[in-house]
Amino acid sequence: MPGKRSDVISWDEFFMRVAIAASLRSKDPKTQVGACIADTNDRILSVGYNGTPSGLDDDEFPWGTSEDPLFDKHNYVIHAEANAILNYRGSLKDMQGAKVYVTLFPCQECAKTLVQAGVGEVIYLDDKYDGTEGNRVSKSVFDRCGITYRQVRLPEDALV
Ligand SMILES: O=c1ccn([C@H]2C[C@H](O)[C@@H](COP(=O)(O)O)O2)c(=O)[nH]1
Ligand SMILES: [Zn+2]
Repeated sequence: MPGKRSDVISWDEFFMRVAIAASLRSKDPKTQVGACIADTNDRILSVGYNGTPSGLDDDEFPWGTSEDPLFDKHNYVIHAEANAILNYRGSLKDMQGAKVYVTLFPCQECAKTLVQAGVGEVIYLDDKYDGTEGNRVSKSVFDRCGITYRQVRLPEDALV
């Protein structure tokens, strides 16, 4: 009888690959973000990516930044983490203590939202805004609320 495969990918790698796959759906030309929420039993609850609200035609969308707030993407885009929470069709009770895999460290608004949804841990890939004011606030929110966060590194072939 053949033995089982032992060189399978870890849960961290699996969930982060799912988050990366979600990010590939993003139409943002500069920063594509994916999120995957897994419960304490390592079951995927939801995924999301940064995109426009339903009903807003993303072909007509101003995907850049502008002095005019009406033409700045930041004022319209729903963040990957928020979409992952909003996409979930079950009870928020299931999210208590869940792990959130994100391809980019969460912004301060997402940090607060994730805390309020009850997640227990944030695992991130990239932290390109490390040290900025918003990023420091995000980390302060997690620290003060007892949410742990750690960076995961994937093999080169998992990255796009
Ligand atoms: O927590 C976050 C932070 C950012 N995003 C999205 C929102 C935007 O579409 C991009 C950021 O664009 P920049 O041009 O790099 O400022 O990332 C997110 O989904 N989640
Ligand atoms: Zn955000």
